[in-house]
Amino acid sequence: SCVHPDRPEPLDLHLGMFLPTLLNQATPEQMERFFTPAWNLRIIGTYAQTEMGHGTHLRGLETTATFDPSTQEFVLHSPTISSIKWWPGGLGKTSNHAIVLAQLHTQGRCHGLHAFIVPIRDMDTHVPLPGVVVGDIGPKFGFSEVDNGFLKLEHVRIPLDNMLMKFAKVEPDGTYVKPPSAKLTYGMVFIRSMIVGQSALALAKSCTIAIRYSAVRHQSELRPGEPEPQILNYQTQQHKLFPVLAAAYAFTFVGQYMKDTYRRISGDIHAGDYSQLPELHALSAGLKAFTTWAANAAIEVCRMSCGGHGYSRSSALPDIYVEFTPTCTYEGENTVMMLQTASRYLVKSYRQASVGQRLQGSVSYLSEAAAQRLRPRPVSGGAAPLSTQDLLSLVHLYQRRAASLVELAAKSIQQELQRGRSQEEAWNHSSIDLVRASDAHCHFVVVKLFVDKLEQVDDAAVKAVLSTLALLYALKGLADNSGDFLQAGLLTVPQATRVSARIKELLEELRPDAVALVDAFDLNDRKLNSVLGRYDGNVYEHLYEWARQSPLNATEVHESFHKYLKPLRSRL
Ligand SMILES: CC/C=C\C/C=C\C/C=C\C/C=C\CC/C=C/C(=O)SCCNC(=O)CCNC(=O)[C@H](O)C(C)(C)COP(=O)(O)OP(=O)(O)OC[C@H]1O[C@@H](n2cnc3c(N)ncnc32)[C@H](O)[C@@H]1OP(=O)(O)O
Ligand SMILES: Cc1cc2nc3c(=O)[nH]c(=O)nc-3n(C[C@H](O)[C@H](O)[C@H](O)COP(=O)(O)OP(=O)(O)OC[C@H]3O[C@@H](n4cnc5c(N)ncnc54)[C@H](O)[C@@H]3O)c2cc1C
Repeated sequence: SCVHPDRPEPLDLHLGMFLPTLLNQATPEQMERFFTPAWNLRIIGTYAQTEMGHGTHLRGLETTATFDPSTQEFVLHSPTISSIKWWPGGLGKTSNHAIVLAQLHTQGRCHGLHAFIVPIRDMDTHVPLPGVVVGDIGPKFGFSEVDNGFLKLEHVRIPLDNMLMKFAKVEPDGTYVKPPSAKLTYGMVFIRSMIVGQSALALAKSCTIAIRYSAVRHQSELRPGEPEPQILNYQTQQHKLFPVLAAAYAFTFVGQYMKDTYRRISGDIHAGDYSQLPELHALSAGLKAFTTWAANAAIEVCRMSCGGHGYSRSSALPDIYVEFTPTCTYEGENTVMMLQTASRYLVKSYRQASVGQRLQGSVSYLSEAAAQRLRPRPVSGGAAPLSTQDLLSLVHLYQRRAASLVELAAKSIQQELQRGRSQEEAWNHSSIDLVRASDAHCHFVVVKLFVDKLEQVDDAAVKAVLSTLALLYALKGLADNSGDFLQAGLLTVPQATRVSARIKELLEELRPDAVALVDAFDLNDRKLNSVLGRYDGNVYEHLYEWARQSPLNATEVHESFHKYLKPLRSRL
């Protein structure tokens, strides 16, 4: 199709959120009525949760859905300017339905946020329905292919059966039936889990382009009188790109793990077992934030490592950045997600471990740390010996760093409380530490999953090069966050010096395999859409060809000469 396979599209929300939300929250009757026509694109939907005044604070959303038992309808209304739905993808001009998140009012009481299917345009004429004011929010940083829209509802009536009632219900007399768990209506866990894989893909594309280009670009002089070397031979270029390459592999494995975990736990939830939902929420929120922040920064490293041509859209790197960067904001703003993981999971788990509870899942290390705290500390108290070759010891180092930062955050809250601050103030005055704790927890999870994956690799040569990448990922993270490890007494200054030296050795070791490692992502030229990242490396001819195609070159003398320059000259 003319649409590029990876560009944002107006149907992303229909495919990525409208259909999955129906699958997760519709009754069988609603599936019949809505899913089938939506699957056939007769119904085109979006997910309208965010409002002009609120995106993060869901409990602050103002759109109301008031049940009218006399007509068996809900009345959907936008009571204020700030309650206008704002941002939903595909809302402006594409969708004819929206899943609207609104505060449910029935029998004079508010029962919080629930999901309602609201028709917004006529199915045949596509004209907005009565009471519906809808349109596009205007040009954005990117996503120009997507009509992110606004939606103002003026006492719009929908049938009782348009409330998604798989979990919560409203009876015909207006009685509200609670869901088995209030957390089931939050949603977003699916897409956050998927975004982890999107981070991996963005990294794989960016480092494929930058490393291939660095293999064909010759520049400057390494040894006097010799030909200009490949820029990939410069240590600084390797230091920029090989950690990104390692992260691309790391996040690929984490993305697979996140998808598998989502599938497993959502299966349990569908079977009525909600026990793992907190772990899934914490993991998806934290890893979504961790991987998107890391990938966002790494795409820019790749672009800048390609010099001027990296700034050309022919490289594809500007577009990759522009399309990826909103992942740090949407589906849960990253700082808020990191705080969720810390406050709703890590600190809670720390407190449970501190009273001897055996923890499971990704926080089981907090039980080990709690037991450690009860044992007499070794007199030396110094950092354990550091192996820059042994991956398992590095995993343990990351685990201890995470445990240390979770403890530091929990103790900060305790200290703030002892100073007489309220619970809320104590948490707010510890939120920098809470974000650091989440970041360290996610970093440990990523390193651990990378090393765990190696155990599944049978081919010795592949295992060897992946182990080198895992070492580089772990040691580079240790160097970048050496302050945490030093502060926690897990690293000494001489050891930090050894880490830097080892990183240089690993860059040299990876150099011969770098191009093969990006080729292994198997991203064809159409998917990459990059002149610099072409598989055949024939950059310059295609760069010139690409420029020649520029619309500005349609004529030798652009109309602007006659319209502006010539008249300007005559006035000077
Ligand atoms: C098929 C395609 C697949 C892949 C393609 C990928 C992409 C392409 C497709 C689509 C994507 C394209 C474009 C993106 C479009 C973007 C869409 C959006 O942005 S949708 C809007 C997103 N908005 C948010 O995420 C809002 C963020 N805010 C919140 O989630 C809440 O406000 C917050 C959790 C921060 C606070 O809520 P609050 O009610 O105050 O809860 P509290 O912190 O008190 O916690 C209460 C309780 O609930 C638990 N909990 C919170 N959230 C969840 C959850 N999501 N799931 C489960 N549980 C949750 C929390 O842990 C706590 O539990 P305890 O009481 O502690 O036990
Ligand atoms: C490209 C794009 C597509 C989108 N598509 C959709 C869509 O399809 N459907 C939809 O419903 N929404 C969509 N959104 C909206 C998106 O979900 C929200 O922008 C996002 O949830 C962040 O909320 P906000 O914009 O209100 O930012 P805010 O929450 O106002 O964030 C602003 C700042 O406040 C900080 N902050 C907020 N709360 C806290 C807190 N409790 N503690 C500490 N700091 C805090 C944040 O960290 C951030 O630095 C989209 C947004 C974008 C950019």
